[in-house]
Amino acid sequence: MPHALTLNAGSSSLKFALFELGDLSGAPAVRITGLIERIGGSSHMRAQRADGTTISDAPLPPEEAADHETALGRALDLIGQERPDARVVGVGHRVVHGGPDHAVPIVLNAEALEKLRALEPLAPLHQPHNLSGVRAALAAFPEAVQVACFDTAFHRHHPWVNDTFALPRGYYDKGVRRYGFHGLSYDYISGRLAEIAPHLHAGRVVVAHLGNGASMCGMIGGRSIASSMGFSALDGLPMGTRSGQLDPGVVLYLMSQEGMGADEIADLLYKRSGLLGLSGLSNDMRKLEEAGTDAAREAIAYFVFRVRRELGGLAAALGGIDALVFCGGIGEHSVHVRQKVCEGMGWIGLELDEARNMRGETVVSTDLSRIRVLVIPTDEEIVIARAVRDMLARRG
Ligand SMILES: Nc1ncnc2c1ncn2[C@@H]1O[C@H](COP(=O)(O)OP(=O)(O)O)[C@@H](O)[C@H]1O
Ligand SMILES: CC(=O)OP(=O)(O)O
Ligand SMILES: [Mg+2]
Repeated sequence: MPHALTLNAGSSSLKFALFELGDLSGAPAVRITGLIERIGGSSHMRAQRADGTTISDAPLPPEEAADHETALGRALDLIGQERPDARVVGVGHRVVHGGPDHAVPIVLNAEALEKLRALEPLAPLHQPHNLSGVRAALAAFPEAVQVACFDTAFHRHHPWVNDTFALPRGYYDKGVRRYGFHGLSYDYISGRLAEIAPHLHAGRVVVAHLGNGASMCGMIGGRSIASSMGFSALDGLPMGTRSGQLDPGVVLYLMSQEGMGADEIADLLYKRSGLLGLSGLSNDMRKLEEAGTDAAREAIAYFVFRVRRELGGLAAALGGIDALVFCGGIGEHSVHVRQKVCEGMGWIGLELDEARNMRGETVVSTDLSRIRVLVIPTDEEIVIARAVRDMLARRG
């Protein structure tokens, strides 16, 4: 039976999923989803079947998840045991950075892989791991088609004013642009909105993807107009460990006054800032909500403040707003963050229904709210699986 494997490699995690592809004419059917966390540390593997039953939920011995390659090997063992009949004909990869050229998924070969390697410095928490996943999958499935699905692709058609920085023109030509990320998630949400609320999909929508990485995107008619992330996955909202928007003068200060080099600054901005840096406690929103210390409360308050600012900015960029969608781990699960983001937004026509918010219903705004507020669980994996199916169907 033909199957697609999807891989989404983060800095210390590997998400994987197995989909049955059938005759390539219908929707890929998910069979297994899994996550290996804390690769290189005290690793843990969780995997479940489509019906929600657990296949595995246990620590991994260090030698089985020392790096992404061994972690993938462990995931493949699990898949082989659970689905011995699965023939993997395609592997789909979330690749965070596609640069200026890629607005659609591509088939990976050695040359394409080399070009994507050049983009590693632009997304150091993701791109090197995404590409090591590709190399591991090429070795494990040499016959399968390998498809790269780019986080940047969804934004490639946003208007020039959102694509550029006010630097001398030559930098734009070199690729110093505002790319935008989380495109697989936005693509999924756009498609889901078209199914469940076509009138909203056709209108002006702000999507808040609030996970460990966080960004927001303004869409009209389901297409990206502007987003909070820019040249790298550092810009915009504060994140688990990333600073989000920062005056570039701070970077100059760190270099000239603190004597910090590029690697030290990258480490500070990517790994030691955001919720972790502000709280001094954790990058994890759930832990901060539970901790209730002053510093944890302030970290959450800053996160919420920046989401609200971005919401106002994107609404202005869209010329108004018809719907706000929350997704990502925080957006889907934090009743508190949703409530704080929406508090006192009556002036813009947004009113949250507290009981619906508490229950986490799909629509969490009141019936009288002019702006609909929705919670839609995102699914980057199905977007990748569809891309693999379409690529296979085209190749015949
Ligand atoms: N019930 C919850 N309440 C508050 N925050 C939550 C809850 N569940 C998950 N989160 C937060 O979601 C974030 C992880 O989001 P997720 O989208 O899963 O991350 P990733 O970007 O790694 O895929 C973490 O900060 C986590 O604490
Ligand atoms: C681009 C990005 O921030 O991704 P993630 O949410 O997986 O960290
Ligand atoms: Mg994420």
